[in-house]
Amino acid sequence: MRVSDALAVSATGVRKTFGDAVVLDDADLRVPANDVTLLMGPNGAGKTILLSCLCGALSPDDGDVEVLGRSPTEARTDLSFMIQGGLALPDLTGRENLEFYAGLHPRATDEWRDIVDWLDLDRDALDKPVRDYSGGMTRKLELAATLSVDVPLYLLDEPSAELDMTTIDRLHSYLRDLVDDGKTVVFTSHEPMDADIASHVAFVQHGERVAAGDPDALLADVPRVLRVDGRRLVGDVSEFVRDGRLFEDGQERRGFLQDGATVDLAKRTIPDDSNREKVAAADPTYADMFNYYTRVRSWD
Ligand SMILES: Nc1ncnc2c1ncn2[C@@H]1O[C@H](COP(=O)(O)OP(=O)(O)OP(=O)(O)O)[C@@H](O)[C@H]1O
Repeated sequence: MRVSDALAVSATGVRKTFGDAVVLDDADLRVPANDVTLLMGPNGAGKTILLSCLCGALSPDDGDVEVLGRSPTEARTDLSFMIQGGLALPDLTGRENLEFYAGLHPRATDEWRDIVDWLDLDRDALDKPVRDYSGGMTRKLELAATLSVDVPLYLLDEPSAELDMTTIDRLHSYLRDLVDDGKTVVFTSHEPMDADIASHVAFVQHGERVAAGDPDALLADVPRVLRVDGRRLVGDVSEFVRDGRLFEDGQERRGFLQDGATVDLAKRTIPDDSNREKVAAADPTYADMFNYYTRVRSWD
């Protein structure tokens, strides 16, 4: 993927409060132009609010936001924003929704007709009211509305949520094509496989950006993983992993080895031979990377 030195978005010291609740606190974000940037973080970390400040839907209480070299309001017609669950009008059919949105944005195209096919949204479904759609169908409709606008910058809030694996692959290939056409994409996700298409990942925690960079470089800094097969283990390995935490991942639990700890030392604390075999070392995955930067690594 091409990486450019120019910035499509620059946000510095952004603060956003709702009453006493501080949602963004001195948040910084740099989005390289002509690239895919992924924002990851736990529920409630402030990702949607940050995107909303970038697109001008919300005004920060403090800080500077520059989008395509201008204020978000000035750049409004040069970006397309998908807020999850916030676009589709339930009483209109899918087709009526798409025609409605195509009439709103000055740079809308009729490419939604191809995008609904590409995302495999059933043509018959287009003539049904959106209130009868599943979550995944609604997401496909919102993506078709957002991506059929021809702009330099796309801001997408959880585009892959509720999509099946095949559709996520198709979405990835669509986003790659956008970047090949010179566009910039910023999107949020909880889905580790989304890191595959990003050249830049930023982790958000408690309204602050806590780590950012090339996903492979971030992955290289994640400590080695201690993996436990199965959900039950008679014996305690928690003292060998950071914060004493093991994260469930399918049929296994995974934690990050403490400095100086080894899997062999952890095994020795387990009395039963067969249980010892359930403990092993593993290389970190993108799912581990998410847990490490948002739940384990201390930033004080
Ligand atoms: N209009 C609002 N008034 C008050 N608090 C709000 C408002 N909108 C969001 N919040 C709060 O801001 C915090 C951040 O919300 P946000 O939706 O940005 O999180 P998120 O990182 O996108 O989470 P998720 O991954 O669950 O979508 C949450 O604690 C939320 O309750």
